[in-house]
Amino acid sequence: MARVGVLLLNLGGPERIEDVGPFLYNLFSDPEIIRLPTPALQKPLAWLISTLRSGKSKEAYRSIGGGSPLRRITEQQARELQSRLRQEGVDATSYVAMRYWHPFTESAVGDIKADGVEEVVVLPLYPHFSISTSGSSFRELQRLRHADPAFRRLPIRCIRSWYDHPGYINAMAGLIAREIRNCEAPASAHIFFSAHGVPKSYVEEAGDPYQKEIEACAALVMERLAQLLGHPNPSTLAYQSRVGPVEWLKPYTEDALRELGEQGVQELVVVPISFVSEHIETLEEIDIEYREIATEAGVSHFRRVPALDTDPTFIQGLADLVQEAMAGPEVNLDMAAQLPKKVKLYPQDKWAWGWNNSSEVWNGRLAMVGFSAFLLELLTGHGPLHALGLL
Ligand SMILES: C=CC1=C(C)c2cc3[nH]c(cc4nc(cc5[nH]c(cc1n2)c(C)c5CCC(=O)O)C(CCC(=O)O)=C4C)c(C)c3C=C
Ligand SMILES: [Fe+2]
Ligand SMILES: [Fe+2]
Repeated sequence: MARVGVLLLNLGGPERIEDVGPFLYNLFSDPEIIRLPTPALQKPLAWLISTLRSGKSKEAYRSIGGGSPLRRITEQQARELQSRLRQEGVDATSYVAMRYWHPFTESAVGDIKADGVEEVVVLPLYPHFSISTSGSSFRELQRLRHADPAFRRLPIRCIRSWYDHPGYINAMAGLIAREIRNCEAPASAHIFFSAHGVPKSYVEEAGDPYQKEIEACAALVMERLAQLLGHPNPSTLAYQSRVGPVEWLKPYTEDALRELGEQGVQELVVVPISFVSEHIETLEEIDIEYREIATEAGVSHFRRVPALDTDPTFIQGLADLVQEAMAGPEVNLDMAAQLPKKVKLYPQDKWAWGWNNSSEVWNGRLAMVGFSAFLLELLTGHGPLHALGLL
């Protein structure tokens, strides 16, 4: 039997307050997260934005105990998945590859090679594909594979996304049902799916399937939930965690919460739909910031469904996904990262940044103006980015 390495992809999070600045720098250095027409500006801009944002981020991480629990939870998920697969007779070892913090993707690949793994199954811990998450991690793995003949020789099967997998849908519906049953008026409790947002241009210009997958997933969860509860519930889907001045997917969670409050909704059950582990966006943003907004808007019972973490139905679902991928055809990284539209993924490859041939020059000039404005704002502490809440 082949020795299988299950490579779990996630974003990573700062474990201590001093990690916040370097973690943000890694994140904003990724062209999949901030798309610039001029590659030379990526690192200086990443430095600037991470420097300017780190105060706000540190405050958020302090409020949840001084660091992100993401590594601890992801490693627990990895252990439980490994033992589930071994119980099912698969000679599996799981590895965690974070994109912006420890344990980095490169070190996970190093471990896979050192352990003599014979085939790899890549499983992103993001149920929905986005250019900014799974896409970015697949790209990172592509780079490592190109640079490393030993890694390139290993057969690889990638799971692109799994937003509609029955194990995942059942686990989500089960957790929501438990919360609904604890409500004062279970049949009228309003289910509020809060998905992590992405800039609108990712979906509309670059062809990111993220929004479609989120919408389909919420519909499947609602269907399963109605079966479990025996009644349908009203529901809303909105997008959280917007960063920066550009337009993101709408409705924004904060606006949707205010609207529901105005409509007189009393009991709200918030479901963090794009996350499978507790982290800053659930523990700080939903539990503290959005709770406050909803309460001010008149919602009297604000409940939040816990993230899946090591929920047994969920772990079994992950094990099924791995087994199904092993039984299926080889899916390489190029196939996994492919977008439905034929677009150049990187803005540096002149992705959708303009309308005519001279746009590249103008984009470069605009970027320089923006960069100078950043510098000025850094020196003075005032400017549009502070006003927009980016910094
Ligand atoms: C489905 C999940 C996620 C998507 C989509 C996503 C896109 C995205 N994120 C940023 C900016 C930031 N993300 C940050 C942290 C963070 N984001 C996710 C998930 C998704 N991001 C996770 C799991 C984490 C780590 C959380 C932790 O516990 O540490 C941060 C840092 C935190 C903060 O300062 O708010 C930033 C910044 C962008 C710009 C983006 C899409 C382009
Ligand atoms: Fe956030
Ligand atoms: Fe994020």
